Amino acid sequence: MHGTLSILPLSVSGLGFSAGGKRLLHGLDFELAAGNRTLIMGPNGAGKSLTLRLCHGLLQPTEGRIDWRGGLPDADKRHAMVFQRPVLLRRTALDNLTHALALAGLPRGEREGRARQALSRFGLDALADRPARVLSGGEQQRLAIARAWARNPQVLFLDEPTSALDPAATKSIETMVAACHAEGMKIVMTTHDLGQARRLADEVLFLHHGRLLEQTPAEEFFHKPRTPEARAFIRGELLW
Ligand SMILES: Nc1ncnc2c1ncn2[C@@H]1O[C@H](COP(=O)(O)OP(=O)(O)OP(=O)(O)O)[C@@H](O)[C@H]1O
Repeated sequence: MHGTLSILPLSVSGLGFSAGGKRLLHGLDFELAAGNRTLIMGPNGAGKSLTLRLCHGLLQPTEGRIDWRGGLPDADKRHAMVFQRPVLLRRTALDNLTHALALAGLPRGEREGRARQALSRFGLDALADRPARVLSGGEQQRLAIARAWARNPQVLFLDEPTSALDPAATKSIETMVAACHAEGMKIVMTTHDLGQARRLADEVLFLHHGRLLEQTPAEEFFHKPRTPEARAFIRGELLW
């Protein structure tokens, strides 16, 4: 659970990833600070999801380094990730949360209370006893964010969390992300929805063909992108 020491900044240097004989990410260098919302943008196949998965520790880099501040030993327990399609157990919504809290090492006696607090925090109390797998896509994603929140992470990674959702469900997810940010969580999120990035981003990491072309404050990225590729992306032109 939340400690007093911040695991940020996250320093990424020379990050590369190869698979199947192909280099998919090339020498990424960036630092992620506490507090702001970082949106990772770029066309399909740019390497956004890979970058997020590497930072969260789901994949190991084939080159370079990913260092949480000062190499804090239990930093891995302090970041959580939400996927495009939530992975939920064939159990009730409440059980999905208590199970995640068990894995996170919360003492048994505290799990149900914390799980109910998370559901309540996001207005999801009514879902508690429903089987998670039969919830709507929007409800499942809201549950996945509540589950991540319950662990009180310092950093919340979100990989295209709304790309399978309609506008109303998208809005509720964006509201939840805003709430997490307002509580002090660092948000790192991928999207290729420009409207969403304009609504949420404080800074943008722009990837293209596995390379980091920009790390730019959002205001500047949308009004004065530094690279021709980012200019074309913002104009909605096709990039390949
Ligand atoms: N484990 C893997 N093995 C081989 N290739 C992979 C692997 N994971 C990703 N790729 C390839 O790496 C490239 C980048 O993938 P990634 O999912 O990071 O892109 P993305 O920017 O998130 O794209 P999208 O917007 O389509 O989700 C793609 O060409 C993808 O097919």
